[in-house]
Amino acid sequence: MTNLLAQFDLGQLVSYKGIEGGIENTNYFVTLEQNNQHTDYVLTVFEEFGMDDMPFFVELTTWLAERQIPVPFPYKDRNGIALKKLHNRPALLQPRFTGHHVAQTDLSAEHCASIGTHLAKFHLASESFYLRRQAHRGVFWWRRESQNIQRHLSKEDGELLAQEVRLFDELREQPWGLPMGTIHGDMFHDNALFDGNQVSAILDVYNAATAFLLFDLAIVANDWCTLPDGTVDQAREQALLKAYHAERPFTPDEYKAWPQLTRTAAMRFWLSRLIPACGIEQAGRQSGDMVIKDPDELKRILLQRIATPSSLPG
Ligand SMILES: Nc1ncnc2c1ncn2[C@@H]1O[C@H](COP(=O)(O)OP(=O)(O)O)[C@@H](O)[C@H]1O
Ligand SMILES: N[C@@H](CCOP(=O)(O)O)C(=O)O
Repeated sequence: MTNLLAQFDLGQLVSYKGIEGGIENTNYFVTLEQNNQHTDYVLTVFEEFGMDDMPFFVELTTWLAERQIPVPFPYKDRNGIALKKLHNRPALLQPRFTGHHVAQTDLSAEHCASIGTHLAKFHLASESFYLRRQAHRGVFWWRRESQNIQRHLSKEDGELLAQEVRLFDELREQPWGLPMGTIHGDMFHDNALFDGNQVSAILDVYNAATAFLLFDLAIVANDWCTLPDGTVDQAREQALLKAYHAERPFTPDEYKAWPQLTRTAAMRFWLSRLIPACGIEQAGRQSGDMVIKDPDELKRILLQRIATPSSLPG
C-alpha cells in the first residue's frame, strides 16, 4: 500500500481503513497528508476483474468526470499511469466523495427526480464515449445462468425466469431502434450519495456496459420507486421518469419497450441474488464473503411489474 501510494504526488500516508460491504471489490478509505493538509481518497482493489478488463472503466470514469458527472475517477501517478496493482489485483486510487446514504424506505419523489436527472446526464455524457463493453451479467449471462439454476428452483420460479429471458429475446428481435449507449448497470440507491435530497455522487460503476439506455432507468425504477411488497410508488416513479425525460426525451420505441424492460431488470437482479442464495459457486466471487441479499424482494417486484405494467409519461 505505502509503495503504491508513493508513486503518486498526492502526499504521505496518514491512515487507511477497509470499507465493509463490497461484493466484487475491496475498498479502503485512505488519508494522505500534503502541505499540512489531510485529503481522503478511496483505493479500490478489484477481485472479479483482470487487468485487461480495466481500461474500459479507467477511460469511462475519466470521460464522465471530465463532463461533470460525479463518479469516482482514477488519479494518475507521476508517470501518467492510473491502473495499478495491489497484491497482484488491479487497483485504482480515486477521490472520496462527501455525502450520505439514504435508506430505501426514506427515498422521496425529490430523491427520485434527482437520480432521474443525473442518470439522463450520465447517458448523454457517455453518448460519444468511444469504447464498448458487453455486460458481464447481461443477456448472455442470464440465458446461461437461468438454465444452470433450474434444478435449484421450484417449477413455478424456473418457468417465470425462463419466460422473462425469452420475452427479452423477443424484444431484441423487434425491428426497433432502441437507443443504446453506456449504462451504469447497477444504479441501486446504495450506490448513490446525497447532499440534502440531491444526488452528490454516483458510485460503483463497475457494471457499466453498452446496452439499452432504458434498461438502466428500469433498474433505478425497480429499486428506488417500490415498496417492500413490490408495488410501485407512483409519485416516486413519475418523478423519476419525468425528470429523466426532461433531460433525454423518450423515443416512440422506448414507450413500447418500457413495460418489458422493467420486468427484465427485475429478472436480472432476482437471478444474481438467487445464485449465491442457492449456494452456486461463481468465478471471481468468494461465496463465503458475500453478503446475500434477499432474492424474493426482486421476485415480488417482477410479479408486480407483470400484474400492473408501468408506462412512460408523455
Ligand atoms: N469514492 C467514494 N467516495 C465516498 N464513499 C465511497 C466511495 N467509494 C465507496 N464509498 C463508500 O463505501 C461503501 C462501500 O463501497 P463498495 O465496496 O463499492 O460497496 P458495495 O459493493 O456494497 O456497493 C459505499 O456504499 C460508500 O458508502
Ligand atoms: N445492486 C445489486 C448487487 C450488485 O449486482 P451484481 O449482481 O452485479 O453483483 C443488488 O442489490 O442485488
